[in-house]
Amino acid sequence: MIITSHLDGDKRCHTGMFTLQVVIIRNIMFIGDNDGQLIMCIPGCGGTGKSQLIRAITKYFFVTKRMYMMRKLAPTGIAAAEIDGMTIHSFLGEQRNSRKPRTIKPGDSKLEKEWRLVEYLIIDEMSMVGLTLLAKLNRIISAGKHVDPQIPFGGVNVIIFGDYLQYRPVYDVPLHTDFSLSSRKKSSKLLTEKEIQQRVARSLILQINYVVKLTQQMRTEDLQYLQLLERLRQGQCTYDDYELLLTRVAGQPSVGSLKEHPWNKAPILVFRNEVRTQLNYKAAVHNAKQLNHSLMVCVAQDTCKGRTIEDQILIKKLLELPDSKTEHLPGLLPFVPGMPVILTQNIATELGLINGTSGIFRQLVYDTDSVSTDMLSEAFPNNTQYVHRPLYALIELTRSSKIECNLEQLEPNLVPIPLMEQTFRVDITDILPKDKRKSKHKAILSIKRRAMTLVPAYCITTHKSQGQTLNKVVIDLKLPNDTDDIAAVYVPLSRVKRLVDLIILRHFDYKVLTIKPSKSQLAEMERLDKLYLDTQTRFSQWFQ
Ligand SMILES: Nc1ncnc2c1ncn2[C@@H]1O[C@H](COP(=O)(O)OP(=O)(O)OP(=O)(O)O)[C@@H](O)[C@H]1O
Repeated sequence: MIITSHLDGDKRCHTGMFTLQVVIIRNIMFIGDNDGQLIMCIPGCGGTGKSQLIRAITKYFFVTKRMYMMRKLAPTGIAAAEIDGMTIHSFLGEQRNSRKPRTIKPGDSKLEKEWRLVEYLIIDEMSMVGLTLLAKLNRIISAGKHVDPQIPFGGVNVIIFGDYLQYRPVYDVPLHTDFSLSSRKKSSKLLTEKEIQQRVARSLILQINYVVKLTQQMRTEDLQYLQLLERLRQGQCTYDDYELLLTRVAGQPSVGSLKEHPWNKAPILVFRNEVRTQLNYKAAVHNAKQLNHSLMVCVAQDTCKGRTIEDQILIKKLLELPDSKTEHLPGLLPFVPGMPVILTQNIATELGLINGTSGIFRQLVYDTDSVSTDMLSEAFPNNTQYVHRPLYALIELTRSSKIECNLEQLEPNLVPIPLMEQTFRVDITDILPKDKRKSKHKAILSIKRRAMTLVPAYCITTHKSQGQTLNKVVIDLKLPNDTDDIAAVYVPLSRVKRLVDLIILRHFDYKVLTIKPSKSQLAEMERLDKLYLDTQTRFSQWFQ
C-alpha cells in the first residue's frame, strides 16, 4: 500500500515529513530528507513472501501500465530469474569477475536513455549485495538521471528486499558493515577509493526511510519446524532441535531411500563448486545408465591468443576447471535427456532467457564428425561420446511466460540454446616444468572459450539456492572448516515447507546449529526494527 500509494501520488509520501539526517563522508554529503523519495527496506526471514510481494508489486505496475517505470535487480542469476529481473552486474553492463570497471561519463546519452523513464528500482536478496556494488549502481543511476550526485540513487525510488542472515556477498562487504570500529583503527591512514565508495554506499543504506518487516511465514507449514528455524536464526537451537534434525539424516529407517522417488529427483545442495560439479557428473553418468544411453559430453573449445591449444596437460587442466572459474562456461558438460539444467549467461534478456533460468535438457544438435570416444576425463565411463563441435541444445523451459517459440517442427516450449564465447584467466604455474617456474611470479594465461552456457542442476550450491522454495531437497550440514556464517546452515534448512521435505546427507555437529549472527547483522536488524515502528506509526491505518 505504501508503494502503490506513492506511485499513485499520495501526499503523505511527498511532504518530506522525515527527520533530517545529514551524513558527511569526505566531500560527499547526503541529506536524508529525500523530499518524498522512497528509500524503503522490506526485510523478512526466508519464506515470508518477499519474492511473492515483488511479484504482486510488479503486477500493480503492469495493470496500471507503468512497467516502463520500474526495474528489478538481484545479485545472482537465480535470484534475478525468481523475480523476472536482471542481475545487478549485467544491468551495470559489466562482466562477472571483470577487471575493467565500466567507465561512467557524465552526459552519456545511452545511459540517460536507459534511465529516463525509470522511477522505481527493486533490489532483491540484499544480503548478497555488497557496498562496492551498491556504490557503483548509485553512480550509474546518478549519471543516467543526470542529477546532482548528492541525491541518493539519482532520485529514483528504491525498494530493497532481503534477509541479512542469509548469504553475504562473495567479493564485497555486506550492506550492514559497521565502519565506526575500523575507521577509528585506521584514522591515521588515508582511505582507499574503494573504502570511500563503500562508506558512501553505507550512507545510502542509512537513509532508508521506510521499513516494512514481513513476519508471517508463508513457506514453512510445519509449526514445530518453524520454531526450530526461528531459534536457529538466534543461534539458540536446543539439543532437542538437534535430535529432531538427526531423524532426517540419510540411512535412518524413518528416511526414504535417496535412490527412490521422490528423493532421486530432489536437488542436492552443497557448499563447494567443485563438489557440485563432481556430483552432477556422477548423477549424469548414473541417469544415462538407467536410460540405457551412452553418455554424451560436450567439450568446450578453448583457444589461447587465437591458436588451438595442443598441450595435453593444459587441455586437461582447462577442461577440469570448475565453471565458477571459467566465466560459467563448463569445460565438460554431460548431457542426458531429462537432465535439469540452469542457464549461466544472459542469452535474450527481453525473453527472460537469462542467467539463472532453469529448464530440462531434451536434445543436443551437433556436428556428427566431431564426436570422439578418446577419454578426456576419468569421471566419465569408457564408452562416453565426446562432442567437440556442438551446435545447440534444445531446452524445455520449466517456467516462462514470455517465450512462445514458433520454430517449425519444435514444440512451443522448446528453445534452442546456442554456444557462447567468454574469456577468462587461469594460473598455470602448477603445470609448468620446474625449471620454467619463476619464483614469486605467477604464469597467467588468457583463454578464450566457446561452450554451452548451461550447467547441470541435479546438484547446486547452497549459495545458488537462496531465494528458492524447493519441494524436496537433500542438504549437507557438515560445513567447510572456515565457515562460521549462520547463512550456511539457515539457507539450506529454510528452503522447504516441512521438515519431512528434506533429507540431510550425513551426520553433522550440534555446534553448527549454535552459530550466532554477527554484531553488525544484529545491529542493522535492530535499526530496521526501529524504522519499522516509525513506519507503522506513520501509516497506522494499514497496520491495524
Ligand atoms: N501472500 C501469499 N499467499 C500465499 N502464498 C504465499 C504468499 N506469499 C508467499 N507465498 C508462498 O510462500 C513461499 C515462500 O514465498 P517467497 O519465495 O516469496 O518467500 P521469500 O521471503 O522470498 O523467501 P526467501 O528469503 O527464501 O527468498 C512461496 O511458495 C510462495 O508462493
